[in-house]
Amino acid sequence: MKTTNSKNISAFEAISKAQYLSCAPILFQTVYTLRNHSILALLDKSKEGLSIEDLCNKSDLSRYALEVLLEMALAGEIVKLSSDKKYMLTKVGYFLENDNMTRINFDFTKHVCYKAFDKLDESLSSHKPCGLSEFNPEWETIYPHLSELPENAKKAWFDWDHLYSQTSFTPAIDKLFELFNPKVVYDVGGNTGKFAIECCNRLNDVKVTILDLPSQIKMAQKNIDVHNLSDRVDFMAVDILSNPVLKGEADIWWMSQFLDCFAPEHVHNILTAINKVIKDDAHVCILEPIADRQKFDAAKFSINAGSLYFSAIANGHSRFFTTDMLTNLIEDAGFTVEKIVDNLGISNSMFICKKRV
Ligand SMILES: C[S@@+](CC[C@H](N)C(=O)[O-])C[C@H]1O[C@@H](n2cnc3c(N)ncnc32)[C@H](O)[C@@H]1O
Repeated sequence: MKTTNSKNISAFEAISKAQYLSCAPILFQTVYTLRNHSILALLDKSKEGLSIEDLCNKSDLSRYALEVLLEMALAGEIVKLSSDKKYMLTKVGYFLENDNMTRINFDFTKHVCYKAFDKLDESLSSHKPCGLSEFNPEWETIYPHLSELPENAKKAWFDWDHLYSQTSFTPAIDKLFELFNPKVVYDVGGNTGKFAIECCNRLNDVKVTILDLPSQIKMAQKNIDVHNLSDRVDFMAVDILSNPVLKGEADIWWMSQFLDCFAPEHVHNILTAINKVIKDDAHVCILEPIADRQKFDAAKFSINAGSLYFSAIANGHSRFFTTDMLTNLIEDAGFTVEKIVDNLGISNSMFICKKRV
């Protein structure tokens, strides 16, 4: 029987992998602790490697702590040991310390997800983001409270969000210019205004309206002021789920990593509401990381993990889409997908959609 994930490995490799996974959270915390105490950084800087004595002298950790951490990191192939007993980073250790994307994913897992994922099962059974109670038991979804997250979780959340969307903004905006040369853009779920700023910087005569929850609009307004773009960027503080009255002047309705925040019935309502007011010649452009459109297995793995963040923490019912899911939702709301542009930034695809007339 062929399956979608049919790498033919031996039983020995399989049990080793299963065993590795059973201790993976402990290895994760080991790496975090080594990184947090600058041990990975010290090893990264040292050409010859460092002995346990060297590390005792240079770090704030006890010999006992260093021994247990480094022995685990050795078994986990994060560090290696030379014949003269000096520790060095492996290639995996090097990327854990130096690769920006890895660090952002790592910190998102550590500061936003780690404790909360203990409530994954409960979240999926109750259709509620039970893990969010790690931050505040009163919160129903994460979105209105992004600005209230503890500092390390807030930084990790925004770094994660921005890394994936922002790397796509420049090529996506260039594509929008090439295809449509828009004059009016609505950025639905515009967050802190990063897309609006990039859009105004790249397209001379475009005007952008950011639609988002009131708490986000406050942050966006500050950012837009700092960039002296108040004459080109407008704001609409709105809960999109409350059937707001939408204007229909946009040439482009831009939604980046926005629809993945909602359950399918809400996505349907949002797109249907837009369909009622959109101009016939305007386009809806939806930017999303789609697991089945990725070039690399590691990207697919991260996106599927990201889906479970929505389950346990964000809202309890949304996810990253597959191509079929998103296409069906778009078509059911009265649009046609004209084109899908892949490989924008790190992992995004842009679905360019037009109202079916
Ligand atoms: C994952 S972020 C994406 C932000 C940005 N578009 C990007 O690509 O980086 C989702 C955004 O949707 C906004 N949002 C979530 N629920 C919303 C709602 N009910 N009404 C309006 N905006 C909402 C959040 O405040 C947040 O700014």
